[in-house]
Amino acid sequence: MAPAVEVVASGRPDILPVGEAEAAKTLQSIFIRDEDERPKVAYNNFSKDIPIISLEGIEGKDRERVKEEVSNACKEWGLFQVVNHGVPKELVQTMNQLAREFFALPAEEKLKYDMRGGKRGGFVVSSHLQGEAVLDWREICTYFSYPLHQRDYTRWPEKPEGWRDVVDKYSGALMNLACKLLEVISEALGLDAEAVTKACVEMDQKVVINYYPKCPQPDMTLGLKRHTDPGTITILLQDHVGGLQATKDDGLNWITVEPVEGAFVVNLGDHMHYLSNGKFKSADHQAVVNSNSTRLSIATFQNPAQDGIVYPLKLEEGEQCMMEEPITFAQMYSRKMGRDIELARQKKLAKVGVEEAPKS
Ligand SMILES: O=C(O)CCC(=O)C(=O)O
Ligand SMILES: [Fe+2]
Repeated sequence: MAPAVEVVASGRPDILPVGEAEAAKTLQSIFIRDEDERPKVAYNNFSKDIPIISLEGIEGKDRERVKEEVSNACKEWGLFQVVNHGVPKELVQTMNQLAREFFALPAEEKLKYDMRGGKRGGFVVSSHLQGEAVLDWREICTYFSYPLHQRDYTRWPEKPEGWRDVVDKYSGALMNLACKLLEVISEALGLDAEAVTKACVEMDQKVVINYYPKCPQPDMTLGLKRHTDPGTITILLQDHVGGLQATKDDGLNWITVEPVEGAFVVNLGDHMHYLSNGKFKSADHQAVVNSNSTRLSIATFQNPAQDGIVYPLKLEEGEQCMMEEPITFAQMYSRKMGRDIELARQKKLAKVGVEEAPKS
């Protein structure tokens, strides 16, 4: 089974869909973040800190170079960009184009694929974690694309025309790219090329298209709140607008990842962090929004099977293990969600406490 969907639709009648809320001049309070969570850096203040790695020659003479660059980026950020990755430009362009057309469809059409109630794939407005007080400023469309035998095409939107076929091709191309990257990442850890893919048992893939409408007060909210991805790696296609931000010092400093034409952003998730015994980081990131343009990003999550074992793949002599015992990915995931829900609950409680406290 694929991992449970980490978001559930709010289903609250008092919350406007983001698309409609966009027209308002001020934000509904449900989108307003606490001050410590709000964006600290502008969506278009681009940084060049994230390495851009060319995959040209990865199967031959350049393998050592790629390995070295990937290794450095994984240690420092858990994040890098790749160019010359072999995914056809036309496929990427069509994917972007049709994704935009999907989000421009009338709400009734998109809601034919409403994901509420735990459905495996489809459309969600203002997704949020169970129990969470504040919503993300985004709409999403999710495809559970691998393993193939679990694909359910009834959850794949039919419109716009040709969309299903393009998502099918895109997910296949990204699966190939992911495997190529996981081989290099394995070697960068001093392991056999297949070690990480083997640890995933049967590779699971989920394609999530994030659509961030223009926002009337972008400084007070987030498109997607700060998080690390749970899985092995995520391959992100972002448009030219900008909004992906990362921190490598636990939120002290943030940078906005520069959109690079034709590139994919690759970020490591928690699974990879554990497999490497903490040598490689899982990227700490968030998405910010803006009042000038809508933004589209397509995140392809490569995850292990639910029963895949999460445990460091190699320990050097005398090296301390970061985990007490091996657990399955399903366990890792539910512990993570449990922690997030508990944090959200505490935050909500603290907020209510402050609001209800008598004024002195
Ligand atoms: O939209 C972005 O740039 C980030 C998306 C992301 O982090 C996610 O979908 O997990
Ligand atoms: Fe993410």
